[in-house]
Amino acid sequence: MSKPLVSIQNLTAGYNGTPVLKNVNLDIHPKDFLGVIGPNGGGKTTLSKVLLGILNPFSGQVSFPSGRPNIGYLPQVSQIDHSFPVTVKEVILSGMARPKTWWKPLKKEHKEKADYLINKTGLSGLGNRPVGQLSGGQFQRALLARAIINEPQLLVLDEPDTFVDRSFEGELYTLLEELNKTMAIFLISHDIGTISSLVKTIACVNGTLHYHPSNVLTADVLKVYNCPIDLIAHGPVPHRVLKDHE
Ligand SMILES: Nc1ncnc2c1ncn2[C@@H]1O[C@H](COP(=O)(O)OP(=O)(O)OP(=O)(O)O)[C@@H](O)[C@H]1O
Repeated sequence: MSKPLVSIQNLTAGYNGTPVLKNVNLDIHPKDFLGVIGPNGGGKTTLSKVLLGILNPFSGQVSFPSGRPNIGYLPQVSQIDHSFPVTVKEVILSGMARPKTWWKPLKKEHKEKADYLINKTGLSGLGNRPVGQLSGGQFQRALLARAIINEPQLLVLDEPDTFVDRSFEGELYTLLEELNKTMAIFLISHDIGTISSLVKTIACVNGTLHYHPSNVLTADVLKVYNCPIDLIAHGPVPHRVLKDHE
């Protein structure tokens, strides 16, 4: 097996001296597609912050056995004020910025790539619109384009489907499957239907982490993992999407 992109060992992390996550172990390999589920407040976003280096652990280790990877990040859109005066295209192009290269002028190919991603994320015609004038779903798509423009080795997505409507949902999932051919994906989602149809493996996060090496879960396994989530998918017609019992 290839060396992991990220290896987390015996991690304890939290805020103001109070742990949210305890004794977490997780390896993420190239081209993994990990679905991250768990109850509200279980620590999913906290784990993503540790991965991204935004939050320092209290103890334990986060290492990068193949060298520090380029990581693309789509944060939870509901937590971002997007009233700042920049356009969709500028936001997407800001994903090109890296510490050593931010001062270099953008090349034509970068602008072409931004245009390509504007189309790919269903934002055609909105490239020059200030992001303050976008809907939540449109802003989320612009941030997704920003997260992938630099072709990261690991893409971290925090509930990318919160604002996504039915018409873009299928395109989003097709895009993620396409991206997964070249990058690992860490996908936090409450949409259990998304998880079961897209991901390869699952992490249940509820104070600690239980790794599940497939995309099929049962209610009994969730109990063992202490991961109280609803296996019924929400939508126009509620339906059971994961196995009930073997
Ligand atoms: N900046 C912070 N300062 C203090 N406590 C925080 C901070 N951010 C999160 N927390 C707390 O840490 C716990 C875990 O939060 P986190 O956002 O990681 O959960 P989550 O699993 O992503 O939840 P959700 O499904 O609701 O998004 C919660 O109790 C939350 O209130």
